[in-house]
Amino acid sequence: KTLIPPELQSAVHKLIHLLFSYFSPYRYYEITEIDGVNTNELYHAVQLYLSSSASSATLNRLSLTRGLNSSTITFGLANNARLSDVFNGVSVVWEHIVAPRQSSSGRRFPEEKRSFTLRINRRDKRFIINDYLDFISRKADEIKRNNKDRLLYINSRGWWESVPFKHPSTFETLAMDPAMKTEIKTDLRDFADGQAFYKRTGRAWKRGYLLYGPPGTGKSSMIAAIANFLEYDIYDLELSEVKANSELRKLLMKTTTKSIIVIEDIDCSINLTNRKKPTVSKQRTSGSTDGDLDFKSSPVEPAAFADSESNEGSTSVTLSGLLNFTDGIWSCCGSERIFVFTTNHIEKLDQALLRSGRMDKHIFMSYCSFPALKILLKNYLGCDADAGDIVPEVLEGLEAEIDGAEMTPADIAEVLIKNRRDNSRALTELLAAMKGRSETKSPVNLLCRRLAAEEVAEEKRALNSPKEVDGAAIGGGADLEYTKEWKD
Ligand SMILES: Nc1ncnc2c1ncn2[C@@H]1O[C@H](COP(=O)(O)OP(=O)(O)OP(=O)(O)O)[C@@H](O)[C@H]1O
Ligand SMILES: [Mg+2]
Repeated sequence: KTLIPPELQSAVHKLIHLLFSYFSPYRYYEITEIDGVNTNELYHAVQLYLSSSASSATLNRLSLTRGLNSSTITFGLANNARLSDVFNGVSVVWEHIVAPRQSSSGRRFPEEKRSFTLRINRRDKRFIINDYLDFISRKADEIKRNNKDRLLYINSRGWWESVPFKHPSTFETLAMDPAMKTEIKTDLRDFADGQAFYKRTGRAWKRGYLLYGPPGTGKSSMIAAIANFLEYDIYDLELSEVKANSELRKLLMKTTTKSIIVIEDIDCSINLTNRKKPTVSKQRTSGSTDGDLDFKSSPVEPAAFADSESNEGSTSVTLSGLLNFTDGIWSCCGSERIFVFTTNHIEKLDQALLRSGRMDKHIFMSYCSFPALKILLKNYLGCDADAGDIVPEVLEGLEAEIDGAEMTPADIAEVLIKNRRDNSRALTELLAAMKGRSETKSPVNLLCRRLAAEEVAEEKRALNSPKEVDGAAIGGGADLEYTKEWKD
């Protein structure tokens, strides 16, 4: 029987352990999956990072995971598996430890306690630890982006919900002037590679695009093409779902970097003529200014003002809130973001939205031009006009008619899809359609077409108009005002 009391035993153990760790050439870091009650981002970053090297390593035991809706499989370290890594010439060893969790810790946690242990040579530790962990986080972000299919987020009740984004539109399939296309692509590339530039110039790393033009000219397709080109996620912001400026701000804060934030049909999503809620507007008129408001410029200000007043108590996003959304000091709490607004009626937008520096690039998506038509013919019919796939007379006919016909790429696509089994018929029908359009360009017909287009816009506005509350539509008066202005 041993005569040493248990207290002394444990003290001796501790001492030995201390001495051992003091003289040990290594330093150990433990990264647990759950830190207190929160999940530890670093654990997941390490897991992803190691999974990218683990797949190539000669480990004989790996764990495999596949995310929901994801097409990729991730390799991970199994229990007690070890992996060595080299960073800046320093070797380190990772170990994955899975231990059963004591039952007392509650049901909120996983059954197992998982952690990574990083072993670094004592003398190397201070040279690398921060850089190494930074590197791992960045690498993990990169892997996440490559692994997952990109996402399309939609806001609903103050949250973003995501679905995999699979829109096939690319700059190759987009029918538009090639020079303009190149310009936009260069602009986007410069933006994505521009970290140093934005830092040097003290600008927030974001860019605004305003796409405008008639319906069916490819504005939405362009957004998808941008997302596919830069491999960014898309946040499609439905303004009528947002109840207040503060909610808008929260939504923005929850967006990730490398993303495109889209507001479609900005002219009808919201009553943008009153820039502040009435209470604040009053303050403004009594002398307070915040620099960027040109309240007077708003053409329907008095009515909008009165309207908002009648709806006091109900909240909705104001133009000022929206401008802060894109420009505010917190709009850069995440970087590398592109804001895209679309509209069919640029002339209806408030000057404040258009002033330089706000939307960096205004892109006019117009009726189909001849160069754009050639792209459509190639995509839909497989005919390369420049390689002589099309009879010269037909091609010349198309060239002569296209500008006068004022057809949108969507109009043309429709004719081509309908006849896609028979190229020559498609071309003849297209030519006929163009001629028909040109001939019907008498003033009466033009008026009819304009009215039809306005009807579409009207429908959009109706769809987008703020929700009914207690039987009265928020901003209903403003809508009336809008209609009046529209008819003028
Ligand atoms: N420039 C284009 N290049 C290729 N396809 C186009 C183009 N414009 C329109 N289309 C086709 O027409 C359809 C409608 O286009 P899209 O939704 O992009 O138009 P839009 O400009 O966003 O219209 P709206 O103003 O009504 O939102 C798409 O399915 C697309 O395939
Ligand atoms: Mg659209």
